[in-house]
Amino acid sequence: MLLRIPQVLTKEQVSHCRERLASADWIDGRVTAGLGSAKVKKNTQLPEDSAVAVELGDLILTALESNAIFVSAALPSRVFPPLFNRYEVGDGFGAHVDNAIRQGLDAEARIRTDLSCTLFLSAPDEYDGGELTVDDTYGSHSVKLPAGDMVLYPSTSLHAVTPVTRGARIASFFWLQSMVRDDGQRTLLFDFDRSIQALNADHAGHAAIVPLTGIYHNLLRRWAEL
Ligand SMILES: O=C(O)CCC(=O)C(=O)O
Ligand SMILES: [Fe+2]
Repeated sequence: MLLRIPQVLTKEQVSHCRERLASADWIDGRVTAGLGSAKVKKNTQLPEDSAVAVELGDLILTALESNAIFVSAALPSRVFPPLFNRYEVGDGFGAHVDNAIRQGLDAEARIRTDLSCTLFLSAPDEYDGGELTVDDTYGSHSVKLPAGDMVLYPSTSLHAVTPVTRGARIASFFWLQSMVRDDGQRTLLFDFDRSIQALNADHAGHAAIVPLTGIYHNLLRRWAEL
């Protein structure tokens, strides 16, 4: 499932991130690329251990912890510390699939990448190009979102960032291991949860809500790995 999550960060939080990122030290983005994707990657990133990346990464993770759509869709088990990238004119990232396993700086911080996330920190009118394209069985989807919005897509997907032709595209990107590794099962649980929420909003106290919630949890119990 490819999911857009609006307003993960407020306008004020986006401005704060942009200010902190403007004075940070950026390095060649190939540091986090696998051998194959390094050949098609051209951008800059903050080093993983940069104080600014750690501070802003915490801000993003805190916002996500209380984001009901994110929690329901991702069912996060372990989240890789958010990274930050910048694509200037001529930069882009050709088609690739993300590495299956990500090793963080901490020896124990190793995750299986089930979901990939991009949180846009530049507004769409600040740059041309720079679309994130994600392929699935229904074709190729082009994603360019308002600053503060995030897209979530299965890490199994072939994806790319088209070359930037004007301005600069700044984003945070990261991966997570989900309690439910299978995208089909996770998508069913998300649709189920959203439907129960919608029923509850329109018909609070409806007799079907308790059994439906029970079925949701019993499916989660079947499929979750902690
Ligand atoms: O910048 C993006 O939106 C995606 C970055 C990406 O695909 C990666 O770093 O693997
Ligand atoms: Fe990627």
